[in-house]
Amino acid sequence: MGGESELDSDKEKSHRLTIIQALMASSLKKWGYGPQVHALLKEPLRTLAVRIPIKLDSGETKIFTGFRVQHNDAIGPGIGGVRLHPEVTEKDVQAQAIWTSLQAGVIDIPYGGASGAIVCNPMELSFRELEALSRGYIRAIVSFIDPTKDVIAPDGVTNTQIMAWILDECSRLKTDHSPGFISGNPLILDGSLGREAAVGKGISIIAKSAAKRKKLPLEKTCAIIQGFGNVGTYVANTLNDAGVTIVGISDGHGALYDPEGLDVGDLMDRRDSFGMVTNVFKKSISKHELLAKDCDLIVDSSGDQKKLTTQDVEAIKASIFIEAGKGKITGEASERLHQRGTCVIPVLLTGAANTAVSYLEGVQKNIWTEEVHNKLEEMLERALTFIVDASYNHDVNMHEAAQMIGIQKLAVASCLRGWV
Ligand SMILES: NC(=O)c1ccc[n+]([C@@H]2O[C@H](COP(=O)([O-])OP(=O)(O)OC[C@H]3O[C@@H](n4cnc5c(N)ncnc54)[C@H](O)[C@@H]3O)[C@@H](O)[C@H]2O)c1
Repeated sequence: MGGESELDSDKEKSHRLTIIQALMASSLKKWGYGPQVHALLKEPLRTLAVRIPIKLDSGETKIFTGFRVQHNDAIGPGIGGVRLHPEVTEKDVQAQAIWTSLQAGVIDIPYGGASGAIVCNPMELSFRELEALSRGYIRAIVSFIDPTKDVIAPDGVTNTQIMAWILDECSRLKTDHSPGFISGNPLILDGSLGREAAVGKGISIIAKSAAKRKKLPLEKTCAIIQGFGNVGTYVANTLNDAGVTIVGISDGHGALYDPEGLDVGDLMDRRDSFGMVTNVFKKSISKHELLAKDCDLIVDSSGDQKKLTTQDVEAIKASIFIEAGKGKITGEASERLHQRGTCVIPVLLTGAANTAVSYLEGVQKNIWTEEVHNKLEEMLERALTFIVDASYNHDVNMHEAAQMIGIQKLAVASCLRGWV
């Protein structure tokens, strides 16, 4: 029994919610806030758990669990995704809602973080069952959401079809057409252009901006892209078009490096049905070997959950490292790279591009085209400036600086409102 509770306590300590709460405590302390502000902000203001009975195709009724969490509305309504996953828990959703608050703070939008989930394996559901579940979820939480309280965005496998069902069910229940609080809609239902590529586009914008700060002309910049999936191929293509030489790429199998530059288009064409390309080449190397190669810029957009090893960190020669996926780099690794003069772009900023596009879709009056990308560029460049300034002024690394910027306005607004 003792062993089990020790395991539980270890699990508790390593849970994302506990980690985010600890990061928040440290950021608030750096801004000079006392423990009461942390006590308020470390937990969401509202957590709703719902049961959703659905008639399966077999005729059986199955009861699913759903959640919607609103972290803090001191600045404005919540905004955040709905995740469909068989193992998602209430704490996971709370952690994500707080994380989205930090993202909203980083890109400076008048929203707080929210998040939702349905505990299910969408792969095991038929199209009709998935529709029934999406509609059932929204019926269960409808009194909890509103354009002035909570904007629902897509996340993971919540594609535009699911968002359209959610929008339709909401319009029926609320008897008005108010797409502003469902984002990620199909274009014809007031959706936004630019959503699919938001993260890749965001990373490309940030990469160019960081190169400019390092006084690296794009035509003389060499980049390595870890992970050659949706995000990685988009970034490789966009940077290549802007004049950057892509000297390395990697996928789940291995990596390729050519100091003269790789042919990105050719590599994309040669990917197999699993999205893999490095297995086609005899001269492929390991992901770790690739990280040690000469280059100016590394984008880590690999789809695995692995963090950089200590050896990777020591071997990196790039002066810019962009974290595109969650948890690619530990706090210690970020600090070490920072001490060595590497500009580390944290995932809190790169992932915020999705939240930014949801916000832009929510406030738009008409369907935008490239305007979304221009606004995104403006928001991300300004956010990067804030983070770089905070890093310099407070003598902290870029991860710590992003967390400080992410929480600052929420703390100020909560104090001004007299909540603490
Ligand atoms: N923050 C956000 O909003 C957001 C949005 C989209 C994607 N992402 C993140 O970006 C990353 C990439 O997303 P995606 O949509 O391109 O995924 P994807 O599945 O399309 O591509 C992942 C790529 O990584 C490769 N890969 C897997 N293991 C690897 C390894 N050990 N080394 C190198 N490459 C490896 C795969 O072969 C594939 O090429 C993920 O970490 C994802 O979480 C974040």
